Amino acid sequence: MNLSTENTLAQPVGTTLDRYIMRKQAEFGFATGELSQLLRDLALAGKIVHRDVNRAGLSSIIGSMGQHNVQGEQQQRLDVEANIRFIRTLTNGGEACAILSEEEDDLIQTGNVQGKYVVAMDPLDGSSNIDVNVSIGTIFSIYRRVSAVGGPATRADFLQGGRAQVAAGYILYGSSTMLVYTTGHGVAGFTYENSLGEFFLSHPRITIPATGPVFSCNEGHWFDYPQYVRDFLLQCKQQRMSGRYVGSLVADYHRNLFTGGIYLYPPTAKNAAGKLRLLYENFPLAFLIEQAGGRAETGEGPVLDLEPVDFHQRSPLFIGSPELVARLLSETA
Ligand SMILES: O=P(O)(O)OC[C@H]1O[C@](O)(COP(=O)(O)O)[C@@H](O)[C@@H]1O
Ligand SMILES: [Mg+2]
Ligand SMILES: [Mg+2]
Repeated sequence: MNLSTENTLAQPVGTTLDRYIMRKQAEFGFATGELSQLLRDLALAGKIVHRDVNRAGLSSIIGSMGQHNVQGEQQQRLDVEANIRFIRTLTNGGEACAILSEEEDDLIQTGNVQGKYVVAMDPLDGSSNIDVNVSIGTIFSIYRRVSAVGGPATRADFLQGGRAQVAAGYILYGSSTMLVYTTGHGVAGFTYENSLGEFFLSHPRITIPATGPVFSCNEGHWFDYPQYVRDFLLQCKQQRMSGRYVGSLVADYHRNLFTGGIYLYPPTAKNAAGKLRLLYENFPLAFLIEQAGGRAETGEGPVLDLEPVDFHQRSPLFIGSPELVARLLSETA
């Protein structure tokens, strides 16, 4: 029987994430498989959270926990549940020696002292959308530790700077669940196939269009925005661009990655440094966007050049199509 008949009869299911990671690992002669295993562990935790997100309305994991995290934000049950799932999976996986999470004040030493990597994560992004069935996500950033293997991780392992990330990505729990990541060699996207319980390669080389029709920001903060941001947004409207804002960073970012566009979270009266967190929101998304041909800026320079000093520090974020970010920055001049 010839191949095309075979393929018609039994349509190939595609490349699984596992197989893709193995293939990529083989490309890097020095790779030892630990980073590959860590990526697989993140995908496994993502599958579990995908399951829980999908049936959230039927279970007890909706609603608030009635407590606040280190940023003073009300924690949702699913924030805490996702946090536990990722910490447990990464601890059992053995490759991450420590974790920094949005939902925890300080580092979590996993006990995997032989582990060579540390993970900074936003276990559940878009918390305000959890109970209303709007797309939410998980964001992660991976560094090779600088502290001695065999001992506990240190602050320095997490404060190496955005350009020291060895991998970064996100999982989007939307109409379909997708995992998108980079190890510094381009950006690839995988779609989750429920019935087979596998992520399959669906977007081998993601690049962002140079410009696009969309601007995304919370205009409810209009009166708090710096003048240059207001001027830029007025221009977008005069050009009849479309305003799109889901209110989940991962979802807004993911849309703009494919359509072209710009996401803005400027400094506001409430948060002079913006709302979004540098280590587990802005750094990983900036690494991805630069790998996809886009730009990520703070208004005072590239996000990836910012010196991190604190685990939960915030920074402004202007991210997306390079021509739109350049136009925004031209307003600051
Ligand atoms: O309600 P605002 O001010 O528009 O903020 C929305 C932004 O805050 C976030 O929810 C912050 O992330 P968390 O949900 O992980 O805390 C982003 O996902 C989103 O883009
Ligand atoms: Mg977030
Ligand atoms: Mg979060």
